[in-house]
Amino acid sequence: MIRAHSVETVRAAEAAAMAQLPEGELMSRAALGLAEVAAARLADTEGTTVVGLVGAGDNGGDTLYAVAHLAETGFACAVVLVPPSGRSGVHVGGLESAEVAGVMVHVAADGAAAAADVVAEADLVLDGIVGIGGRPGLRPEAARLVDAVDDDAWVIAVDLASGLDPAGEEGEDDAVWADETVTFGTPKPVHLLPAGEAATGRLTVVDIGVDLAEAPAAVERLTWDDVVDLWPVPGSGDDKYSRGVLGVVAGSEAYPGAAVLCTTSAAEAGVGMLRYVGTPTPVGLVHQAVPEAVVGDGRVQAWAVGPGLDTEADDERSRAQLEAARAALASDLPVVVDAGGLALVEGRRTAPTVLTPHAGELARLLNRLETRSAGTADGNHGAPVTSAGESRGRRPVTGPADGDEGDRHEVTADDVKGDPLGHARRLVALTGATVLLKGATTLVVTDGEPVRSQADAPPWLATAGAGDVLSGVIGALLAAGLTPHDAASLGALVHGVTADRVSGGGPLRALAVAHGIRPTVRDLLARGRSAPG
Ligand SMILES: NC(=O)C1=CN([C@@H]2O[C@H](COP(=O)(O)OP(=O)(O)OC[C@H]3O[C@@H](n4cnc5c(N)ncnc54)[C@H](O)[C@@H]3O)[C@@H](O)[C@H]2O)[C@@H](O)CC1
Ligand SMILES: Nc1ncnc2c1ncn2[C@@H]1O[C@H](COP(=O)(O)OP(=O)(O)O)[C@@H](O)[C@H]1O
Ligand SMILES: [K+]
Repeated sequence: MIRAHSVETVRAAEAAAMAQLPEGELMSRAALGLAEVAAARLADTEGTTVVGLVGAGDNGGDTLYAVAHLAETGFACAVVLVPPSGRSGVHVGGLESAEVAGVMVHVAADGAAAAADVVAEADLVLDGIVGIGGRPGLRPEAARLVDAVDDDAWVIAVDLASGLDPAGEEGEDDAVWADETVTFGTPKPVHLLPAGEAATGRLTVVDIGVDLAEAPAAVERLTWDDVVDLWPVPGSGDDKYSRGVLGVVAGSEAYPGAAVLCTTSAAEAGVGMLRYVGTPTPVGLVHQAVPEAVVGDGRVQAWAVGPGLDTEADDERSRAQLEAARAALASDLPVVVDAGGLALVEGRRTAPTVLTPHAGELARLLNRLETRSAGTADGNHGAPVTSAGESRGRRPVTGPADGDEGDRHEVTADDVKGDPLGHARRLVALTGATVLLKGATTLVVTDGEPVRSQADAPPWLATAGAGDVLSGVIGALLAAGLTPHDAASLGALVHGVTADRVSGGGPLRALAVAHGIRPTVRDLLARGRSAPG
């Protein structure tokens, strides 16, 4: 598991470590680790010239000492001091060290064009403008220097790409776009969250001797090694019922294929038994594709509700299927709810629940539930309203009939994409459920747990039916007794890794992903069993 810690946790741990160490020791370790990574990248790319962009804080200090090391190693090195006050604004010891090592020192404020020319020459750029003390965005003088970086240069962000929000909550377009980030001690939330992940590039963690093993993580990411610990492996005493029965209410006359995708992936994930509830066309398809599935309602340990469900259909068989979906939601069993099933969610369930919307579905769900919650005077739906207007860029909509809700805003899919974590948290607050928000980086948010963030899939997975496959895997894991948080994040990991294998760099089909689940789980389990320790 990769664990990222908040800025406050990092500062507390660093302060504790510094109290035991000579002054400057942590920065010295950080700078040495950074210089080693930079030297390795220069060797890989046959680069010879280095420029450090140096801001006013300790991030600039790390950069100055690292550039000094690189100059001593024989690289042609320069730094550009970004603070408006020039030399007087930067880390004194670091600047002295760089000058002693023969590093050329330029002050951005003295000659913007000259400084930009120096930057444009560099094979490797160290971005030391700001680190964990930075506010989102770049000042114009810093932005001009960043713009001057050659497209072929290797850009290493020191600790984090300057301009990003270290907490990863606020998105920011005006930031350094790094090929690699060298961070110290532990990843920070921004490295793993959608707001910062793309600008972070490759993430390299340098050990500076700060102990965060016991510190609470703000964001976690499951890795391949976690599969062997979390995946439900049957024992000799198990039978199909003890392993977990999953009920699937999915597919419809309009979208029959979703039933096949969802049941296939649940079967591939190794569920003990499958029950399927649907209308005649998907029932026929499921019979053929997943002969082990039992058609009809019955006792189950968990439900997967919603893929391909047609909530508008009004014939007798469809009404019966929708009734089964509502009964599953009203039950005290774990449920994963996707696609059409999300339209049936009315607020809080007391049993374990995973909601798996994409951005558009999350926006619709928030609008519906927040309107309902705000319009319910006695709060019967049990869903607290999160503070209206807390998210950026929300458009006002007309309030309910009594007209006292004029400050509520309609959430759009773009709003959700602009602040995925904030909107996922809003749905968690409204429903108490685990919310899995799909995307290139999939977020799993549960009240009281560190956010899980999985980015295992190639963009080829953005294809119709891929979400139906994910529901089947998560359903199988819920039926086996995993918590919603583990089932959702482990499901996302295995789904993404499978997509990557199946794609092999080319197009993939959702059904191929479903059929890839079984060999992927087998290989991940075998890998975990053979790993040392
Ligand atoms: N705390 C520690 O023990 C260690 C810290 N280290 C380094 O220290 C960094 C944190 O240092 P600081 O707390 O000094 O903070 P930063 O170096 O991140 O920057 C703070 C300074 O930048 C200015 N600033 C903030 N946002 C800005 C923006 N958007 N544009 C321009 N200027 C901006 C602030 O006014 C302040 O002067 C870490 O990221 C890491 O690189 C490492 O040396 C390892 C040890
Ligand atoms: N750019 C991307 N890179 C990687 N995975 C993606 C990307 N965009 C979407 N995905 C993944 O593809 C799947 C799409 O699911 P969904 O939108 O529900 O499709 P459908 O409803 O057609 O089944 C999700 O697992 C999502 O996380
Ligand atoms: K930086």
